[in-house]
Amino acid sequence: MTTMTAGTTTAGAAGSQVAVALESVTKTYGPVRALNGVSRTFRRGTFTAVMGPSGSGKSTFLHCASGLDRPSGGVVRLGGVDIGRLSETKRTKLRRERIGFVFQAFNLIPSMDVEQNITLPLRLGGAEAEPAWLDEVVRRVGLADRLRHRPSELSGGQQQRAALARALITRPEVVFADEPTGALDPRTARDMLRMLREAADLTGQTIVLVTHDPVAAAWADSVVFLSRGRIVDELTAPSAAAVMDRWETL
Ligand SMILES: Nc1ncnc2c1ncn2[C@@H]1O[C@H](COP(=O)(O)OP(=O)(O)OP(=O)(O)O)[C@@H](O)[C@H]1O
Repeated sequence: MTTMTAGTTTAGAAGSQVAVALESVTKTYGPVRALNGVSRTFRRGTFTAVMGPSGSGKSTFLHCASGLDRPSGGVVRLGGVDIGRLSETKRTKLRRERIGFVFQAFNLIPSMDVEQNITLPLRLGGAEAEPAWLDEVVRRVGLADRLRHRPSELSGGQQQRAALARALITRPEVVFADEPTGALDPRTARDMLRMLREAADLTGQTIVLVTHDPVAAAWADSVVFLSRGRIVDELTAPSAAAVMDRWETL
């Protein structure tokens, strides 16, 4: 169990149902205002999709919400911890222990086999995988017979499954996924989305998925729409058709 000593803890955060909170977050790059006053909370065990046109601020949003980057203004809290107040070292530690990431480019280490890739985040923190949990994660992503393979010996879908297992192995509170299905065929993409859905439903992870795909977004509990660095709308229990309709008018 991680003990947080730095940052500001909101009253009652320990038992809070909120996994991530953004309060009036801005991010500027020189004259460009990539995020312009974004406020949103993400409750534990929910699955949220983030959509918006190219350049609307989705990646910036994900980077700020996950602690990969610091906002220029406003507050981001992860599990009650104000990450803007953490040193770079503490922010890195918090990310490693409490956040999982899945990217479109799977980012596996080519020289390591699947099991070594999956357990890497634990080993970086000086811990070992609990065998029963490793078995459970590997079973969930369907890679039990591929543990000794290198990434180059796997299909794209299998590589993304390994990346998801690596994200889940630390039992993170939040998984941030940036276009994780962008390089997958529709059936493999559906499997990946089902696994993200299961992570929310079975083990209470909070999922934040950045996507351009209305079908992917329809797996989420809600869809947040970004435009020009602001949240401009939200759909609950979205259908792909409803997402598409809203998307076309952004
Ligand atoms: N490191 C950076 N330096 C300067 N400008 C940046 C930087 N990162 C993002 N921006 C700008 O911030 C705005 C939002 O970019 P961001 O990448 O967050 O959008 P996005 O919605 O993820 O786009 P896409 O769908 O094309 O990936 C854009 O105008 C972009 O040019």
